[in-house]
Amino acid sequence: MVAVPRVAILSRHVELYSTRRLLDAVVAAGADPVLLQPEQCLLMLHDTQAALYYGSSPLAPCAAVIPRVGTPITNLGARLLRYFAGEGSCCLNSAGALELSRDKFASLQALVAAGVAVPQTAYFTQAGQRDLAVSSLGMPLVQKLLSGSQGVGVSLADTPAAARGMLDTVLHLQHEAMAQRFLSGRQDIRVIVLFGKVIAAMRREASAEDFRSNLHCGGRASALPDLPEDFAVIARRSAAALGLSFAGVDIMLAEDQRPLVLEVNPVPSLEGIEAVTGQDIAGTLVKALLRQASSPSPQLQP
Ligand SMILES: Nc1ncnc2c1ncn2[C@@H]1O[C@H](COP(=O)(O)OP(=O)(O)OP(=O)(O)O)[C@@H](O)[C@H]1O
Repeated sequence: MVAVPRVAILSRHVELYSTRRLLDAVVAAGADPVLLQPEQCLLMLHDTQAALYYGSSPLAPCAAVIPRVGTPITNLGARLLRYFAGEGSCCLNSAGALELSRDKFASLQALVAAGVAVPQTAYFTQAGQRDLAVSSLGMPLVQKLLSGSQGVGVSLADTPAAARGMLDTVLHLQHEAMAQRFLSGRQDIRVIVLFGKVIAAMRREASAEDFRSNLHCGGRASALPDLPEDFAVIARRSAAALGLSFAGVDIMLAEDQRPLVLEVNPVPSLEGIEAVTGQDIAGTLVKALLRQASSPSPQLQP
């Protein structure tokens, strides 16, 4: 009898759209879904052995793992992924790739190193560097917290005085600050990359009330069935630069119409993209992951 592969989904809430879709897709693929709420896990190291207890019982081996961990629990998610990788599970995204892509500045550094163009962005830790950042980036200026998602922690300053005040506050609270040149397009393109292939894309447009095009900030999305090839190349290269097998790559146009990568999301929501494209992204993802898990040399990353 062939054993049914167990697929773990790391997610805080079963009722989240993407989590539900993935659980259903695992069942539809003939595998056995296991929902693991990260905060219910206990990791134990002893001599050269590692163990994971879920509730009070040791967890049975899983063939594959799908991380759906939010920004506040990136560290916990990465530690769990390191455990699973050590056990030989095929993880959709690795611990290192998750950590790198959740750091908004380090991830841009990795993109630049891979030859992917990004918006002009400043990172600094002292108020003494603030004025050079503000005068270099011009007005308006976008301030971003180093970690955040769904547009939270991304704000706009219209005047140098507002920018200085905002950056001083961030430096005081976070001991580091990141600021970016404002791109006036009001639209961005989200490209979904899975195992090195573009599988879906959508255009997101900011509402009249906000400069952010995130759907959580009132942005409107539409399908983009004919993604230009240069955008597809950039999206694939961006996912590869961060070591992500599954990624949502956000691209905006510069004033001179060059595509620039804003960020690469390691846990992109399936809700908006499935709604506007009508595609079964969850099913495609689970089938590809199970193929990867059963291949003779599953992709195991540090
Ligand atoms: N430099 C910029 N110029 C103009 N708009 C920007 C800029 N940076 C971000 N935005 C807008 O703000 C939105 C949120 O920014 P960003 O993607 O960096 O934040 P996030 O919180 O990580 O979002 P996500 O949940 O999509 O990962 C973008 O989708 C875009 O609409």
